[in-house]
Amino acid sequence: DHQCVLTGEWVNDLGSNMTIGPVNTEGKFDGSYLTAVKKAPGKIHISPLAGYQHATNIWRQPTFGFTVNWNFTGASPSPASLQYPQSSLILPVMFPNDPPINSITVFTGQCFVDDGGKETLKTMWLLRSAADNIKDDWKATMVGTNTFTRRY
Ligand SMILES: O=C(CCCC[C@@H]1SC[C@@H]2NC(=O)N[C@@H]21)Nc1ccc([N+](=O)[O-])cc1
Repeated sequence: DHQCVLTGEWVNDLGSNMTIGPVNTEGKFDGSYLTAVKKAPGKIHISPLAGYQHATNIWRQPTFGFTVNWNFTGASPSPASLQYPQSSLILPVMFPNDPPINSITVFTGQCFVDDGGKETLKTMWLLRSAADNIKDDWKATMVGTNTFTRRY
């Protein structure tokens, strides 16, 4: 019966788009993610993702996990959090007008296939953004859910 392989185009309840490439024999895959929402101002860019799903030949409804490495602006880093001492010379050169975002999201979930063969990815995610100071660590991780369906 129909098995769920994550390869292909997906859209979630927020309108974010995800493209997943081939899944290899060990269940590993790469892909890209274009989020429809973000926390801080700045242009959104497609970001890379990498993950695993359980080998589909034994599971009809495999569990999976993947990490999205955000590579666009968001909350700009405070000078204190930057590697280099605050020097006006360096900052504009390093981050001309697009300060990097220091955050990452891990998604984990399962693919469900209904009687008609329609696939749904039920996921939960943790979004970690950089805190300037360990005392702010407690407020640096957000959690949520997303449901994905195929984007035909
Ligand atoms: O905004 C960001 C990067 C983009 C995160 C998009 C999230 S991932 C879970 C959910 N599902 C989606 O499809 N899209 C959203 N990073 C960020 C977040 C918070 C802060 N912050 O300073 O609190 C800084 C940067």
